[in-house]
Amino acid sequence: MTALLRIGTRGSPLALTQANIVKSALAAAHPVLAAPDAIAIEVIKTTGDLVQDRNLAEIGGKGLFTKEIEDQLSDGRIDLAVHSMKDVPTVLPDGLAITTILERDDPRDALIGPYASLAALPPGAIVGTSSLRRGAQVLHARPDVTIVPFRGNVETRLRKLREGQVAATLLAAAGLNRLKMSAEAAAILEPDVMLPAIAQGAIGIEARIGDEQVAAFLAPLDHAETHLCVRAERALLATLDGNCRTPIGGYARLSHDGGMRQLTLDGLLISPDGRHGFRKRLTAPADQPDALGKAVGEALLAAQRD
Ligand SMILES: NCc1[nH]cc(CCC(=O)O)c1CC(=O)O
Repeated sequence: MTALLRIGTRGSPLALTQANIVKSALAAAHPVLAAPDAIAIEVIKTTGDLVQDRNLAEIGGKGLFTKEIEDQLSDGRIDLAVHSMKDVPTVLPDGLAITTILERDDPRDALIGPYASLAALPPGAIVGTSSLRRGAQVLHARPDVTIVPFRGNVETRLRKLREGQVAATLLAAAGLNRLKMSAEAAAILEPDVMLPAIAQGAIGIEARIGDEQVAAFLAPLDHAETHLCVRAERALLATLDGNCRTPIGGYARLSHDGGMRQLTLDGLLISPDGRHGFRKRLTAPADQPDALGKAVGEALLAAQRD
């Protein structure tokens, strides 16, 4: 039979795991999708997958991991796309939207290697990361270390670490958890030392605006609390995008203050050498994620100008 739903995804082990998480959730929510072959997973190569050798800084290369997938979604060759939300640009192609965000896994970064903290790294240690955000925050804590570019999927990076090319590296805890590799983490770094990337740990689903059948299938998968947090973080990113070329971090969480639900958003702008960092934390009612993200972004831009 032909599939009722076609899911588009990148082909990395992490991307495939995430697509299968969405497939299982859909099958659990809708008996019609539980039949074998009701859901097809289509692997799509993106520019980010093809260009493995160059250093793709986190702040550059917008849409590197999403464009080819979005083209197939717009064309109707797939019905939905599963993304790591931290790889999704703030501006989407006309006609497409992030309709659904799953419950967030651990948003923090993990330190990988034999050292259980940044403080425990040997003097002058070589740390591998191609993320300007991670590199800058490592240098902020440990100005003596050397940051070297480090790419490839999770398995490749772990192999390079075992071969001794670097003393340590950093990976998203969520990715390690999904790959059942959390035992590789020597430490999970708290947001006060390593503010996560915008939307780290959240899986998002992109669909065609107006595709009501797909929307109905996806509705039960949305996690409202995660969606609010990611929305605040992405509003922060949208405010800073284009206004600065500096590494960015952002992390929102929900809390209850009496009967009131509050969103607290931490934002970070930091120079790649780690020497000039600005942090801002603001709290707002939970129904104002966009205004909160914009306010934190504007406060960071003002601090950077002064
Ligand atoms: N840039 C690649 C990428 N995109 C999302 C994740 C982790 C999973 C997540 O954030 O949900 C990773 C790997 C990593 O940074 O370690």
